[in-house]
Amino acid sequence: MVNFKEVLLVVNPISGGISKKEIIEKVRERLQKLSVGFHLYTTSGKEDIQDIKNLIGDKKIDHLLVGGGDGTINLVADAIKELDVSMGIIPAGSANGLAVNLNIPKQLDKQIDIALGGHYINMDVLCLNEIICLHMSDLGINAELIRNYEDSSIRGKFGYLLQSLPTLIQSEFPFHFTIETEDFKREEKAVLLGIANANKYGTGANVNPKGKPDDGVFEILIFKRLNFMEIIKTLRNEVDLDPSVVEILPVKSARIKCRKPEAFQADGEYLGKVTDVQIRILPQKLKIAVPKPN
Ligand SMILES: Nc1ncnc2c1ncn2[C@@H]1O[C@H](COP(=O)(O)OP(=O)(O)OP(=O)(O)O)[C@@H](O)[C@H]1O
Repeated sequence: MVNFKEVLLVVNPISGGISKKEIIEKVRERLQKLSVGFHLYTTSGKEDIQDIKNLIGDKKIDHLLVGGGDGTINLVADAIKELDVSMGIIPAGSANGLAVNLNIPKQLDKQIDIALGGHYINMDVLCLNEIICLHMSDLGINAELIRNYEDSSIRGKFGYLLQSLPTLIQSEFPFHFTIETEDFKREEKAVLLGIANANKYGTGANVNPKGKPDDGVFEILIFKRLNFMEIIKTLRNEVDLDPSVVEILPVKSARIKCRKPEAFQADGEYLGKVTDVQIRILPQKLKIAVPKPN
């Protein structure tokens, strides 16, 4: 038994460079079997948030499914963050960082089981200068890497790797910034300043092992230097990172001011260079389907 009546499937036709036909047909079939209404919205890249909100109202949608990458998921999250509707994800992007964090499996049938399965968490939503972030944002070297990757013609993990060396050579790290929260003000320098709602990057690196996406708190990660052994530890999901390499500060709101403009990314999307990031959290605003707990 499912506890919703009208489902809207939002698909991004260009994400991940793959056809969404199989996703659409399988979801349609499954909902028909469950006697649940099926509605489809294909993103255009323009006015999608407003169009989705209008459809939710017009068709009385009570659950959404997203077939796309992190950018498409964030767009839907933005549309529903103040509404009493839930969502499930069918990862279909070039980057699927949220799916990695929520342990969504690779097989489409299992993804649909989970997206319609009735097990949820109420995720916190981060707003960074009013831009939605669900898993991981940062300033500094990783954002520079993403910018160079977006500009390059070689895609996939190999393209990402290929960009690492020139980015590391050209980057002027560390950079200086201040962090101001309700409890403290600190001046710091870092090679990478992470803002984490979840544990991992889409690559699987577990940089925030103790973070929880539904606890009303996010973490600021100050990477003081690049250390090969610590990077390996994050890839192995080890929980004790060396505090002289990365310091982790759990907070509920923060403002970050950089001395010079720094590269900035949220959930894998490059957002330009910034000097000022205002971060607020919308606690437990997003009801999102996850695998059944063991
Ligand atoms: N019909 C469309 N045509 C062009 N762009 C679109 C269309 N629909 C959505 N978009 C854009 O797709 C982006 C989101 O893509 P998403 O992150 O889900 O997939 P992706 O394959 O991981 O993309 P990327 O490689 O850019 O991260 C948004 O910037 C959105 O504006």
